[in-house]
Amino acid sequence: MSTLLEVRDLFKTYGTGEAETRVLRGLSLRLEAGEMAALLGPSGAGKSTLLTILGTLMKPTSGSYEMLDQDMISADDRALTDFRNAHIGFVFQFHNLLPDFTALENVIFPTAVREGRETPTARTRGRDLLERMGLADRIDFPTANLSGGQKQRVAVARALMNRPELVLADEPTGNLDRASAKQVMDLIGEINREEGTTFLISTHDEKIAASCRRQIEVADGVVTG
Ligand SMILES: Nc1ncnc2c1ncn2[C@@H]1O[C@H](COP(=O)(O)OP(=O)(O)OP(=O)(O)O)[C@@H](O)[C@H]1O
Repeated sequence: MSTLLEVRDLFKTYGTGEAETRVLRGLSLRLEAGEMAALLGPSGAGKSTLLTILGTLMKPTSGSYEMLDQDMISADDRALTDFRNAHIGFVFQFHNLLPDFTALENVIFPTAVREGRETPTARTRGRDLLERMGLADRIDFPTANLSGGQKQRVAVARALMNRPELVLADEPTGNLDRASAKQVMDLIGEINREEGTTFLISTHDEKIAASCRRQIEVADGVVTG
């Protein structure tokens, strides 16, 4: 196995003075390529903070972060945006789909906007992903008309569109019923096995955590297990 990313001795403090909150306090973590890991810990433990840092959307107060052998701390915003677009996919609980656009448009738009055009290859990849998400008959539906579980599966397809090495998911099944949550997790597992995509999934749900091969516990700002 090869190392996909490694953070060492991460600190993250929000605010100053009275409002200071020290969230990460020397957290270290390594993810190997192809892992499927659950991120666990009590509310406020810093799971979302860690995902935001790993997603290069925010820098830590101090500490090191390397992904694919590149230094994410010294990289400037422009380089990080390019890196993120090429290598990282995001699935959040509130998926930010464009309600008036179809499922397929939502999946291929980010790529099309970045590349300045919509290619037939992108359409094929988008359709294929939506079919694999069990949404073959919803491809051309505006997402406003889809159920919560269906929307979440569109968001998973969108995150996978560019074949990212890493997908960061923040409570991706938090608003779903048991059957929809299982469906989303089954599909994530399938993509992990077939495409070798690494997943890090924050969750409070023990069943979801148990369906991942590795469980990473965060408490008091460090990894405890
Ligand atoms: N932008 C911010 N400014 C100030 N404090 C923040 C900010 N973001 C998060 N925090 C605080 O940092 C702590 C960790 O928050 P975080 O969202 O990372 O936890 P979490 O483990 O994801 O929690 P949950 O399981 O409830 O989603 C919390 O105490 C939170 O209030």
